[in-house]
Amino acid sequence: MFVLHIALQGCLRGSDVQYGINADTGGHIRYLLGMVEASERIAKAERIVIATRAFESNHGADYAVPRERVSSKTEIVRFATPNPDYLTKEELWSEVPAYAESLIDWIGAQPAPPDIIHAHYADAGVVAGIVRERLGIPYTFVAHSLGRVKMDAFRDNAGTENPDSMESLERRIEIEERAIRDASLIVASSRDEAEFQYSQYKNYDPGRIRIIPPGAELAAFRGAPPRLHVDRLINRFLTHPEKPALIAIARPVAKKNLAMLVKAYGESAQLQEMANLVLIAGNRSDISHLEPEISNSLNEILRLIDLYDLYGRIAYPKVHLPSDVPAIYGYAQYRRGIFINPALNEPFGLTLLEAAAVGIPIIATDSGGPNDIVEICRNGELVDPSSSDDIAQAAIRMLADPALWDSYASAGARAVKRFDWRSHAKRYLRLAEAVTGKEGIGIRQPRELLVSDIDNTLLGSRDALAEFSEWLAGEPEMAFAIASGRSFHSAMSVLEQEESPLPDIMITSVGSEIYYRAENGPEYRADPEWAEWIAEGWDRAGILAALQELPGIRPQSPLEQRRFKLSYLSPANPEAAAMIAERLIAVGLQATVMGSHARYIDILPPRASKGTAVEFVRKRLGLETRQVYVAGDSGNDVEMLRLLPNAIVVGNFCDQLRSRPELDHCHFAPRRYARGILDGVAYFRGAQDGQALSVA
Ligand SMILES: O=c1ccn([C@@H]2O[C@H](COP(=O)(O)OP(=O)(O)O[C@H]3O[C@H](CO)[C@@H](O)[C@H](O)[C@H]3O)[C@@H](O)[C@H]2O)c(=O)[nH]1
Ligand SMILES: O=P(O)(O)OC[C@H]1O[C@](O)(CO)[C@@H](O)[C@@H]1O
Repeated sequence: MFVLHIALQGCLRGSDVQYGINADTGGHIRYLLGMVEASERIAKAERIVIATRAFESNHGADYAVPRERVSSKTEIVRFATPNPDYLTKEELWSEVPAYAESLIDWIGAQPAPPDIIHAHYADAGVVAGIVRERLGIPYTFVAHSLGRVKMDAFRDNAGTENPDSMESLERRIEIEERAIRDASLIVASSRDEAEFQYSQYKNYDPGRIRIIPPGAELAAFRGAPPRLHVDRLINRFLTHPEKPALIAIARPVAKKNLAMLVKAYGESAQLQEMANLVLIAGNRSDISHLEPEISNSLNEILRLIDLYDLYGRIAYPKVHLPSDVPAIYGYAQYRRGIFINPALNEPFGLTLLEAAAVGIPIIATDSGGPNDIVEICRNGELVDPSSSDDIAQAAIRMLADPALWDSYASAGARAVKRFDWRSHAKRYLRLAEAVTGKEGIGIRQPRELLVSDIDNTLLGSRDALAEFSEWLAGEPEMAFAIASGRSFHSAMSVLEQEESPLPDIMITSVGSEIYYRAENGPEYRADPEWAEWIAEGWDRAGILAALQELPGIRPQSPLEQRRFKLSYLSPANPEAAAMIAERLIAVGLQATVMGSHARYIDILPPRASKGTAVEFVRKRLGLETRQVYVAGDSGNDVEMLRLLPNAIVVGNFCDQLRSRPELDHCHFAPRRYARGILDGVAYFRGAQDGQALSVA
């Protein structure tokens, strides 16, 4: 497979990238190079080309070189555009059409065209769109950062001036809409990005978005030791260099909100007593020669240092090499410091993975990707980036509590192994192959349908899943569906992570959403008729209001709240579901209320449940009930187990399913997890054969 990456911005080269040299040389380049390096080691990636823009500047001659060989498989090609100068991403738009023409000419001169284009950021999305229109090459899109989210972050933090003009942001959003609409598949880094950030766009289509988390360069960062020259770089600023260090590593742009961190530190004498502050904010020679956004940010930081008289307590080295970065984190780790990211919004946050890999706790903005990172890694705390006090208090708490520090540091170091470039590249290439039609998939008219819950039914035992997968591969006439309480993206992520066979049908968010896998492609399409049907009688706002004052319950995270699902937690009250149902009846509202695992509560439209969704799908597929098997383990599966005759309860069930009379017809499988599903299918098939025999 020939993969062409397009990334137009910043100072991109094959090695020694100077991150933070300007506003556009940052995470998207780290991401691209990490992904490419891992792809090189995968056989099916036969040729990799990174197409970027050639320019002349005082950043060096490398960026005007038309061809740079990176490895035997990979090269960087640079195309000039009418304006030969370095241009910021906001100035690049006018060069995009000419750039696309050069790229199309170049593709025409290749022995074979690329199989797929992977476009990084909106401007590359436009180029990929033009190429697709002219040459028919499909493209995948990774935004790295979305204009609408950036716009909202500045709107919500009125104190910080947005350096982008409204006009430029609006143009960017329009372009992103097109890139999102025409991409064969969109790659997101987190659930926040897939389910919240993209949902702000008109062309949002969850079935075309896949979460493939980026990697952390574990080998370089894991347990990185301090280095003498890095210690010197930092210590020359400090009166007490032995103190713990609060560190931030970020391009000094307004959105990264570094000034708020200086303010938090400057306002707290206690924090200054406990720790030094170390800011790694790009590289500079003369601040007055930098782009306005960067020089403004740096000047503001210098003003605050002076205002709070932080001399001797804050380090802000002028330059650092890319190879110094692991040891900078190592400096903080050695001193039991903390990594802080106070960005107004962080689309994902590679630095947070780097900090986790080195083994230091993090304090990060509660806006964007850090929500997912902290949930997965349990390596720190989220704060409101507009509150200097919130930031300072979190740091004081962590510094004062060695056990807390240890638990965050070790949890992060353990969990970050899940962020791996090799598995990112493998998953990307698998999807790219499906996009290009090399991996033909899709269901034929099935003769049977198997619907399984995910957690603790299909998943839970790797061995059982492997056995199940092998069995399913030998059942070409069986449509495979999952029915889960998880959202589409959460379900897809865990299935891909566990290497489960991909379902033909996904019934998600406890039956309130249904998706079908497209024939010959990896994307899924939501069922609009199901949405229309369950909308009847659903008063989401009314339910929210009715439950606002109810004691003993609290909402689950914002991502669990969907158009057709409201989810709560009731850790101390197993009767909460019944209490909610009573309250809703009392105020005349209709809903399906479901409790599971003695603490989760889902409230759905009256017509929605896993059971009604399975029935809807069964009828769509033209199957009879005896041709359908359903399998589950807990309270939120009862609706589908109750409604279908071939109902399987796996051996590891909970929520006292055996004592529920409506489940008397179920087969309680002897074996656990996915093996229990196999037991159940065999049982019902045997029973049907027996029946057929006795009729005969
Ligand atoms: O002075 C600096 C500043 C940054 N870095 C490195 O540059 C990268 C920055 O990446 P990230 O923290 O992810 O931020 P952005 O540069 O803003 O990257 C964009 O793209 C990333 C990849 O998609 C996303 O994770 C971000 O949220 C998005 O804003 C990291 O590896 C840093 O270590 C340096 O080496 N020196
Ligand atoms: O803040 P913005 O304008 O959304 O852009 C984020 C920037 O981060 C980057 O990843 C920097 O590398 C680029 O994608 C982009 O220049």
